[in-house]
Amino acid sequence: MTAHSTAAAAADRPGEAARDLVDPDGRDQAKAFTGLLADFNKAEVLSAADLHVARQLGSLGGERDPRVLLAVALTVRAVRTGSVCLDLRTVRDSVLGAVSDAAGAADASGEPTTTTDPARIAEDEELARLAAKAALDWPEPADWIAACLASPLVADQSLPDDTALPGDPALPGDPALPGGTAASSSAVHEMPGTATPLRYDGGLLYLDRYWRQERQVAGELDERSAIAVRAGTDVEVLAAAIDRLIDGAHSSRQRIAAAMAAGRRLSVIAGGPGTGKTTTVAQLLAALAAGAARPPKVALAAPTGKAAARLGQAVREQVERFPAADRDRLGALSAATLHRLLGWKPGSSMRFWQDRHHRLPHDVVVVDETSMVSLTMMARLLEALRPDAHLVLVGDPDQLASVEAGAVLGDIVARAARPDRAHPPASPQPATAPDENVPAALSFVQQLVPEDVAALDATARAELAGGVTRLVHRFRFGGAIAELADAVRTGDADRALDLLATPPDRQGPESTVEFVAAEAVRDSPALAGLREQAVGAARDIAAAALAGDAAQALHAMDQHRLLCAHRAGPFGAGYWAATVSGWISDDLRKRPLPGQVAEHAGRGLWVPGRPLMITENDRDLELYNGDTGVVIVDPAPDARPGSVLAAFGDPQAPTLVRPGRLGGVQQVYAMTVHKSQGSQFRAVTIILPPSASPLLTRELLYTAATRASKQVRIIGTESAVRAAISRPVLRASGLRSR
Ligand SMILES: Nc1ncnc2c1ncn2[C@@H]1O[C@H](COP(=O)(O)OP(=O)(O)OP(=O)(O)O)[C@@H](O)[C@H]1O
Repeated sequence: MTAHSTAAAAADRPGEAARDLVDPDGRDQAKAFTGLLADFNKAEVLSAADLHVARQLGSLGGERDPRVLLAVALTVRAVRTGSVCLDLRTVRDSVLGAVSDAAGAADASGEPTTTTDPARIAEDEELARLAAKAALDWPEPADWIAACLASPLVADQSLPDDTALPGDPALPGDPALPGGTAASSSAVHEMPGTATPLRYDGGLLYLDRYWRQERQVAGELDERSAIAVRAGTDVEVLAAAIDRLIDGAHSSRQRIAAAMAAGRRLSVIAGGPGTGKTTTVAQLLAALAAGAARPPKVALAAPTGKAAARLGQAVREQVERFPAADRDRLGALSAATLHRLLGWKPGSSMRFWQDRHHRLPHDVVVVDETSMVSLTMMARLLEALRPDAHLVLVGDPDQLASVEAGAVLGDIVARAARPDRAHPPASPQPATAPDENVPAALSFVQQLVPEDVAALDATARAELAGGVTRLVHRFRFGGAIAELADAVRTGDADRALDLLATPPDRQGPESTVEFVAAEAVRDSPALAGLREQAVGAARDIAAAALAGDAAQALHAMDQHRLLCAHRAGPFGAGYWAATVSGWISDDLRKRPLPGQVAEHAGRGLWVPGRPLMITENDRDLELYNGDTGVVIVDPAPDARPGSVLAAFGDPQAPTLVRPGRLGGVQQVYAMTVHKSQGSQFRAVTIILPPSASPLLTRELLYTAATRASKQVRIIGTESAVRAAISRPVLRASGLRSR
């Protein structure tokens, strides 16, 4: 890859590979730099690619001020690490925040220092890196901002501006970036206000592309917030359908969510695992179908193949429980990935056939696992919806946000509750007397389900006025895991550690949580529990795989998963996958399974029972990066002896693929927490990195713990648990304040 294309790629596709803060491949390229930018590169704040983008833009725009170029490079870095923009006033603190967090957490833990402990050695190395960042010469914010505003590279959006509300320019590349096809010096010089590569807006610095997307998304969210009932809907019939279809105990908020989805073209169903989100989706679709002259044309979608498969399956199971008339009205429902729904254009990662000129035909679009949706994808989805379509976003705003830039679900939820947007009354209104001061959304829902609205507290009413219904009752995944998740979510490290210290046999029958001290990370006696579980699960998978039983092998795959925050290094998924793989090979050598025969030997990846993960999207097969599967013996009666297949997806309807047909695929004895999003396992083991690791955050621990339904085991230090819980992800974005 050339320096030029590296630069463009890093800013344009800030994928997971860029999450590790260091950029070893770019070190040589970065040697060409001197001064402020080079210092930030040496301290591992900026990658070589960040520097190259800054230099390219600087030379296109005639900008030489190192403070401005630093701001440009930090804005590229911000996008690469998940933010939409850069806050020059706080960037120093957010880069350095981990120093004090980590030191504080280490002090609070009172753990003895031992130089032979790999966790502590890695922790010390991480602290040394952070100290180098602290020693950098950060510009003073007021001067820095003034320098940026004086730069030809930056348009000040607080000044009067004749720019029409922009869509993302329909170009295959980014005009703001050197790799974009429209990049040229004239873009900077001749079109001020429309092609300036950076924008300063609301105290935040943006790359033009992300500024446009954020403005577009904010504008479309606002347009969709007015009350709008589908044509042909009889509100009384709809209210009766909600009463009839959603009548169980603890279903009050589900009824509210259904009413909101009917009355607003954008509604959000937010809730943790097992709070009834998918059930609500099925219920609201049935209610909408019953309340309208014509059943709606429905699209179910999710950001990943695995999440789409789970959504489709869960909704179908729920629909099966409805009376025949409701089932018939809904017809066949299946879910697809967002990429497939929008129709991916060949050769382009984020351009789709369905756009503002070719709108989706659906009346109702439901998106599950919305926390994983990036700002760019949300912009594409919103522009492709028909103006009168109803969008229902479903997800858990406390989970890790998308790998790409943006934390859209969290932003939409925070935005909804802003007092200046909704003006909800402070106390509940009488059920039968909708108040003139009650916001329209609330008042519409009140009309349909008055008692349910009357029972809401002030916070829930405020969110509801902004179109968000938060489901709070846990129907599934309760017990110790739910308590741990709550403690993590609310930042209560003491409670989390108390729970983790409670013996599993005193935690109740629903689920258990367990803590293994990190001093023993490589100490086999303390890892005995993990080893036994990993080997046991692998034997079950292999036994089913050898019998050619795809359903059972896929089911066994979901029994246990090892999760890591890092991809590489001593706490990374790579190291742990190799460790677990060694344990399993050792066991199978000593205790071979029936059918485990020589013809499978020497086949590399293609050994029955080998767990697989897709690493490259394959649209034809509908297999997407992060989807997991397993190698099985080909069960066909006429199959050649020793021939195998790869099984993916829903155990009830697996996708079976010949090995040669698969592109990017690897074995998956351990995976990153990011990759595990949208999946659920019976048990998970979480390897925590040292407390100074910038990847260790509250959302990461919450997401990892909530992947399990029955058992969570955390391997790490107490200081790492405290650091994670004390450090919510801070993704810069202007969406919540727009
Ligand atoms: N009102 C209700 N009364 C009783 N059981 C319910 C109710 N709503 C949902 N359930 C049950 O609770 C369980 C969890 O529901 P559901 O799968 O809809 O939750 P979810 O939030 O989508 O979970 P996940 O986090 O797995 O996606 C299911 O078994 C469902 O049948």
